[in-house]
Amino acid sequence: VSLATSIAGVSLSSCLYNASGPLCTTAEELDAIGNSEAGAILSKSATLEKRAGNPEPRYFETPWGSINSMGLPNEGFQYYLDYASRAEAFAKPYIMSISGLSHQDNVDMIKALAGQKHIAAIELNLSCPNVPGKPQTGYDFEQSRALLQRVFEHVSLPLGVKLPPYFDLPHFDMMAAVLNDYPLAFVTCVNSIGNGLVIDPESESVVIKPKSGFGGIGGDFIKPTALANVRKFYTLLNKDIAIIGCGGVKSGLDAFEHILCGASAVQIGTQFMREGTTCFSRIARELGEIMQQKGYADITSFQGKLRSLD
Ligand SMILES: CC(C)(C)CCc1c(C(=O)O)[nH]c(=O)[nH]c1=O
Repeated sequence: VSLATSIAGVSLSSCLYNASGPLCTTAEELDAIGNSEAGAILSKSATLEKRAGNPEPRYFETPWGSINSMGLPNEGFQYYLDYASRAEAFAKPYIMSISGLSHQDNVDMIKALAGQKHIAAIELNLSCPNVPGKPQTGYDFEQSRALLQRVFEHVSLPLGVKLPPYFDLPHFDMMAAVLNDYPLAFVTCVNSIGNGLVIDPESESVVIKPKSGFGGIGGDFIKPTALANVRKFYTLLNKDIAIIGCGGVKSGLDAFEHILCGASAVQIGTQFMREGTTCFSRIARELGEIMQQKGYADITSFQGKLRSLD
């Protein structure tokens, strides 16, 4: 069986790779992904300048998932651009995630990426902050349109967006109406579920320091939301916009479910943070076994073929 797939002409040896965020901030971490069975290398969302991020503890794991309020710690845009030539050593695509602190920063970074031949694609993080006090860009449909309008005036590389999870069905329609107006290579569904709260009843305290303990939720807990977002956008978006699944993937079966909902590739975040790079070879093996048992030769044999009960 083959796990190979291609997104906007970018060919991935495996449809499994890392989610932006965990263990992809330094060159050493990115090299470890390059040396693993991950089908691509995706960097931590970059801002123009290097950032220390929020005070620790800013990440915490529970049996059902993770909570984080990292605050965009990263080495800065130029570092991840410079890494691109180093990524050439690995026979897999290098994808840069960007999350500017303003729309202008996003445009400036995208202009600087023009013609960069060692970068396979850009993942624009729409959970990027916008005007303080206003919703994040991904939850402000006019701001999303305004940003994509400016981005597509300057972008030359394949570009996709990382979407926050949506919950109210009209929101899917409203966001799909924006996304379908632009030649996106992909959308990645989903980012963490925002502003959850995990507490320790023994110490009667929150578990992370920033934002009074509020943080993005990842892991097992968010899989139903992630699958719903993958499925909904798969049915609503132009067929030339690939869906990348992200959220609650810790086994081959979880990856199989995302692909059944319509994902062309699957990202692994919380489980990668827990297990390290062995998760890519383990989940790929498990997915291959499931496909073998079911008689599927490749991803497209079952991609998007989720059955309804009517
Ligand atoms: C939440 C933001 C800091 C605005 C963006 C970066 C980010 C972070 C982070 O760096 O805190 N964590 C997530 O789970 N998703 C994200 O997109």
